[in-house]
Amino acid sequence: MHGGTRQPPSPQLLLQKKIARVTQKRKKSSAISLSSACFRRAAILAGHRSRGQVRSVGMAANSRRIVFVTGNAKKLEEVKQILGAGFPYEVVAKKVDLPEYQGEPDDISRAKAREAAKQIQGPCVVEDTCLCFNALGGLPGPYIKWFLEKIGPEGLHRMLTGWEDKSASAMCTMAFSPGGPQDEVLLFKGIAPGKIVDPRGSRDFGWDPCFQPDGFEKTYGEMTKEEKHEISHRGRAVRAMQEHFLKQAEQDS
Ligand SMILES: O=c1[nH]c(=O)c2ncn([C@@H]3O[C@H](COP(=O)(O)OP(=O)(O)OP(=O)(O)O)[C@@H](O)[C@H]3O)c2[nH]1
Ligand SMILES: [Mg+2]
Repeated sequence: MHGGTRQPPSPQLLLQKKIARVTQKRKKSSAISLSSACFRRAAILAGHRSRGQVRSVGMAANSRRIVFVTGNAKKLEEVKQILGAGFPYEVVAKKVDLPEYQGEPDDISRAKAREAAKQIQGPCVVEDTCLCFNALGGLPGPYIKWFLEKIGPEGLHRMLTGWEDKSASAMCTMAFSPGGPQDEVLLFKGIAPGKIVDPRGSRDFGWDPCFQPDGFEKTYGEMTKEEKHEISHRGRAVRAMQEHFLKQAEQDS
């Protein structure tokens, strides 16, 4: 705190408090009874109780699981870091090479979640990431994977040669499918505005070195993981999803 003024608690702090509350409640009650159809399925997802089974996952009896379907190890690592140790669900990864759909980001995320649920035969979460250049009407957007693969971060920066507008936004959509082909897919989105710059910093993850978020002099590639997660597209989307699951867990405990 500076100059004696009282700052409101940060969203992260409020979320941590909620996690602590829900975890505490969970300790007191060993069963969850979820009311809505969607969250009966979420119980299956979270409790891993498909087809009447209760499978031990080598954790406390009241631990719950969330299946995250992705072929990208870096995404998984970041999602786990953002959720943190206090999240009352264990995140279990299923590595599936899902189709790269075309179209609007929301439709792509829904289709991806439904396909993942079909493949793993149960509820799951998927994630789709877009990098949208404003000068190019939002492209590459959901097709960033192919652009990155073919031309790398330098090429992405060079794509905007001749355009004065270097602004861009990174967008992450987390999509939860309760499991059934007709079930509504829930979307949780996070957007980080920024600009495309000559690559700087770590080459550890995709286009991180050429994306500089607004309000910072560093690229994602130059930030620590904590700095990135605090403001990143993925940090925002995962925290929105986390809030949702925590609210459900709180209501049902
Ligand atoms: O520098 C980065 N910082 C990030 O925070 C980030 N998040 C995603 N990406 C990359 O952008 C494309 C998205 O495509 P994408 O959503 O289809 O992912 P994917 O196919 O790798 O995995 P998945 O679809 O199996 O989950 C892929 O090339 C990812 O590697 C990132 N690069
Ligand atoms: Mg993909």
